[in-house]
Amino acid sequence: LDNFLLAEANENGSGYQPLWSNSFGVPFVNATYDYVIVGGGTAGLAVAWKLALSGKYDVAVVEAGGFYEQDNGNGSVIPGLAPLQGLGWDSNHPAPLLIDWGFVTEPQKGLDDRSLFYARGKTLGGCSARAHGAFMRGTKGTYQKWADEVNDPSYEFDQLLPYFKNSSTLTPPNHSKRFPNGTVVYDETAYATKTPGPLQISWPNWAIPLGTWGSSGFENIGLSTSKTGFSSGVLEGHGWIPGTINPVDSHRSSSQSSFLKEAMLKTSLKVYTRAFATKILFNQTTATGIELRTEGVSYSLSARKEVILSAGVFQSPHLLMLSGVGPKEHLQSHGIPVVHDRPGVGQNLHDKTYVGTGFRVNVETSSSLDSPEYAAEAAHDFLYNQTGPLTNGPAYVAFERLPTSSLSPTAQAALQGNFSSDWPHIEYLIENGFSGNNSDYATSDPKDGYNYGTISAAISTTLSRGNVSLRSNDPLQPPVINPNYYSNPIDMELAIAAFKRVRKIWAGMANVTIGPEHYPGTAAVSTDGEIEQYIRQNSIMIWHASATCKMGSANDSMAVVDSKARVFGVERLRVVDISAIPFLPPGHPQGTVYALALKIADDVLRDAESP
Ligand SMILES: Cc1cc2nc3c(=O)[nH]c(=O)nc-3n(C[C@H](O)[C@H](O)[C@H](O)COP(=O)(O)OP(=O)(O)OC[C@H]3O[C@@H](n4cnc5c(N)ncnc54)[C@H](O)[C@@H]3O)c2cc1C
Repeated sequence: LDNFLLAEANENGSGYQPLWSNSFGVPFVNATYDYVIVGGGTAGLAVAWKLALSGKYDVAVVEAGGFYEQDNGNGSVIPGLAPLQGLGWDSNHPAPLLIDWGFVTEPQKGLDDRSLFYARGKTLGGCSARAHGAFMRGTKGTYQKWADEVNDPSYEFDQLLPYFKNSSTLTPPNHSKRFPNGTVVYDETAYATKTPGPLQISWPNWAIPLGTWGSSGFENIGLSTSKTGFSSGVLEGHGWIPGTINPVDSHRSSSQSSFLKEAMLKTSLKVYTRAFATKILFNQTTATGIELRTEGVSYSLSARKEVILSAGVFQSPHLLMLSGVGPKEHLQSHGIPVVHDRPGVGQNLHDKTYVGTGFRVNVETSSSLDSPEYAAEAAHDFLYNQTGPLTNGPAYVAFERLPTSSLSPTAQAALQGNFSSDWPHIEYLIENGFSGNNSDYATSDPKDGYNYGTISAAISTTLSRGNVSLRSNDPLQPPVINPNYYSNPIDMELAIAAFKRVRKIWAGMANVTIGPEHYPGTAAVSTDGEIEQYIRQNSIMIWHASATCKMGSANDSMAVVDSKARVFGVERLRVVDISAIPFLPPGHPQGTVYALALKIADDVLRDAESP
């Protein structure tokens, strides 16, 4: 009967009465589709949208979580609440476990043996529903390096541009609702005018007051205003960044509220929620489907054409290894039969952290939300005018390449050998709250009546690499996550330099600060040794881990997928998410993840026509 309902709906196209329930797969029932996508996150839903929109194939997407609107109330919908959403995890402030996997890293030697909570969305939308919403692209050199590494010019910026464009719709800022000095610079030509995609990109209807002082701070270290914004392949200078915000209602635009919503309205896509994929099924080396569980009950979905893994940076490699694709000895040590020995699976984890210094400031920041009057006004502004601090997503940032003369010869050589000449070394972020050694403004703010602000620095050219491995052969056990932060000393050299620059940036913002540096304070932390110790003890997650199933050429033994994201050594299996990118691009990665998803979906469709 379900098949008749689906077939009828497809046949009658837009004429039939929409049946929302028709969009969901029936749990516990084995079924067959052309494509089975594991993970309804950032990439997974964009791939699903494109494949389903073709109208030619049965597509199912399997997501372990549900709808974040239901599972996390307003917390994931209102952009201004994103930095307050269980990111400063500790035993008193647990992660919102209906929408997050609750992962914790192994103790990190480079972080003074701390283990850090690593937020990962477990919800339709995945991390696009957890993200702070900063939207940008890497540099032209970034994509050139990608193209070179995979020996495929289609990864050059100009060739990726159509995918960048077709993923999103840009709405210009509403300057009548922002502060006069909240004016943004952007390059309209970097966005689509003819065939924009479902993801909504815009600027919040509110400019964080601290950000309006950013230009004087960044000019104090010699940076000028970005000429194009941060989506044209250039990451230089300072400016406001746009966010994944729907301009109509100022709600978060996630892959769920954009790609999935449209697919559910227009296509026969089937979504399985609360469906946890436990294994990829193989016939010899050909992927034939997946095994999954809902409420502890196992069932399976078969794929006539392909299984597409979009389970994210930790779980795509995890699922590969659980299913027998990975480093042979590691699999055997956990009693997993080897389907294909692929040493690179789970390796090459590329990430960064960030850390900053903070002041009491004479402008309102998220600290003000502790005042009931201010919070009531913020709620009113949001609900009635779609303005005010709750509309706020990302803010004011700057990118800098350090003068070569300021780096040690070893660092100069290593950076030159590993990164393009337009790759910024550092990204600075003006943060709208207290973010000491805890990235959740709500839990770390001293709540003493003052407003606090932070300026943080993240190193974009990190050389340390970590890995993800199996804890056991039980799919319910989380993977072992070891980012290995600061294992390469050059990362610390840059972090110390960046920390000193942050203090200079604040010095250029003296009009807005109250008293001396509040944390860590110059008396407590001034020598290089003290700065290093502070960085180790206070660096926090920026949540950008990548490259654990890295794309590469066939002769790269550590590569896991080819330039069409097909897993080496097996058939009918791709990995399409941030784990497939060969490295972490500079800036914030979700724009690149969406473009990759649409590009590979095109490959999938082309391959289906001429297998
Ligand atoms: C707190 C936070 C803030 C961030 N801020 C920004 C930002 O401002 N700007 C930016 O560009 N980037 C940001 N990022 C990073 C960015 O969101 C991610 O890099 C990107 O969204 C990753 O996309 P993905 O498709 O690889 O994985 P995900 O979006 O994580 O998707 C993976 C999906 O697979 C599902 N899944 C996993 N395993 C299974 C399984 N076994 N069975 C079924 N389903 C499974 C997960 O539940 C999830 O929905 C942030 C990330 C976080 C966590």
